[in-house]
Amino acid sequence: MITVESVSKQFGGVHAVQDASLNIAKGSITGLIGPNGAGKTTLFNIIAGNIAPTSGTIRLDGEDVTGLPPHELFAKGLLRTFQIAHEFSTLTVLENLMMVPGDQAGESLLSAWFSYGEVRQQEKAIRERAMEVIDFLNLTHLTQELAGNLSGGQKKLVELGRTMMVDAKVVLLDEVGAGVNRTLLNEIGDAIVRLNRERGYTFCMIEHDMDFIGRLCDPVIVMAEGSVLARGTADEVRNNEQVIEAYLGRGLKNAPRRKHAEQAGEGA
Ligand SMILES: Nc1ncnc2c1ncn2[C@@H]1O[C@H](COP(=O)(O)OP(=O)(O)OP(=O)(O)O)[C@@H](O)[C@H]1O
Repeated sequence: MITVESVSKQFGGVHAVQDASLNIAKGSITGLIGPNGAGKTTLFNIIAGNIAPTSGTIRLDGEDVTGLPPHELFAKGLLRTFQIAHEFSTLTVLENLMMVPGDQAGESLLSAWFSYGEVRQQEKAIRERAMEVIDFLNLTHLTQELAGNLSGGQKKLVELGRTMMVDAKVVLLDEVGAGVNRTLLNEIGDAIVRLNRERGYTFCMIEHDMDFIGRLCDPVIVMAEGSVLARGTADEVRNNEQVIEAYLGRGLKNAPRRKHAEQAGEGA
């Protein structure tokens, strides 16, 4: 589905990504892990069209999409969840979802003038879709809540919901586990698995929480120092000597960021 071929990215003298090649298979929930500074975010930014690689190619279903801007990738069904923008925090959950589709007839003054009925019809369809998404994510009780009042984990669910407002094929998830308590993290995990199984979504997620990774992801790809170090099941990479070494000999179990996520979860 997504193929990363020999991608490199340099920032001045820093080789953030070095000759990385990997494959995100259709229908998979692929985990991307690695120690801090391994190049995961940079690679995500390249795949999502936020930055261009210094060299290498990104393919989506065989098509070369290297350097395409995010909105063009969005139109092709490749989405990345981002934190809800500040200005959206004063909108309700329902409104946040309804804002997503970009081709609403109501956006064009002319079409609004000439086909009021069509606009009404389209808004009704979008509202129904948003309500269906809210129901899918078990957020019905928060439909009219302002996004700014949601907890971190609830916001992540709404972000996931926003990808469901368009026909996403592949969704890149950036540390959904960070700062989210266990209960909500399980709910987010359930939603991801259901989207994968029931709606055919492919996911690629950067994550530091190994329990979350172990529960959801197969395969898991490990990056270190800008390159792909290993690929396998969560158990395989957890027991891979090179991977353990890359985490400074402390092993994945004790990877520093996982500890932070757990502490944040316990405190929430
Ligand atoms: N815009 C930038 N300018 C200069 N150096 C950068 C830039 N972005 C990233 N880097 C460097 O590239 C390397 C890889 O960073 P990146 O954020 O991709 O790693 P990461 O695996 O996502 O780390 P983390 O898990 O800590 O988020 C780091 O050494 C980082 O300092």
